[in-house]
Amino acid sequence: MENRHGTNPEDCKQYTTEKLRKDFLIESLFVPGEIKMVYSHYDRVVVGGVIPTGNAVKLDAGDFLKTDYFLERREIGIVNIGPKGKVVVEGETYELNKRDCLYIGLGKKDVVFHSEDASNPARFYFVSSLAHKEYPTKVLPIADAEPTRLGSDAESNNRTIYKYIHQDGIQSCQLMMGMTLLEPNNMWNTMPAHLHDRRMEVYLYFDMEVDARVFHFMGEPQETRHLVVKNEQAVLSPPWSIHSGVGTNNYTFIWAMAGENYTFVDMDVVKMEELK
Ligand SMILES: O=C(O)C(=O)C[C@H](O)C(=O)CO
Ligand SMILES: [Zn+2]
Repeated sequence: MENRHGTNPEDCKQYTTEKLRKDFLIESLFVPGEIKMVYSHYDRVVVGGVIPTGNAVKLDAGDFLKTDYFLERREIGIVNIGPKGKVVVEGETYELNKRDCLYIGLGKKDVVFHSEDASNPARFYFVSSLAHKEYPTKVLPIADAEPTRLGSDAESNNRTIYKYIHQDGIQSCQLMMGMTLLEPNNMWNTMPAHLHDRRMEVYLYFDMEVDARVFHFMGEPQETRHLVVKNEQAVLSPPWSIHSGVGTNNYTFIWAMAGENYTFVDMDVVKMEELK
């Protein structure tokens, strides 16, 4: 488990590209046969990736959390971004095709990731936040998720948002999670930009070609910076930061939030004249 502390927005104004990337970009989450995790001190979110090859892989943070098991004080949202796999939760099997989501609530002791075909393994992405009560473990296949279409040709941001874990979907304590797909020839996400100082957010960009890049915009609205992001890299977005991006091609991203409230639409839109 890698440990990432929080950053003061005043200090961030002085950051070099290297320091910005070190604090906010997660470059490598998907390693065959391993479970990789980053512990963020923003709302104590854990961001992870698993590729089970050959042997199944257990959800385990060693002694980092100082709890007896990973979900003792936590809940988790898992999305498979690769070929078919399954997650076994205390003996119960949940099959996940590409883009299906599984929520597991507080207190589940034994969580194990498997690929259906180890030579063409599943790629599980997950985000976990603190929990105070148990909500039921639930799968939401992408086919059953409600699509919301947003954007326009003129703004190059025609996109579909699928919300998995939220107020009117899979219930959780504080975790919200969903996925946004951009149509071909559409490159912009989340512009006009917004803030929600009440919640942190994590973005995982994926389904990108090797040479494709997303320029992810971050920072306070009057002090914007950018991160150049590759396929299957994640960005930690602090509560004080905008989170928006433009790609060299279209792309898909998974967003997840944790923090003060439980309302997807709680966003403070930044006026264009305020962006610098
Ligand atoms: O395409 C979008 O717009 C988004 O996906 C926005 C994110 O979901 C978000 O920032 C929610 O707070
Ligand atoms: Zn947001």
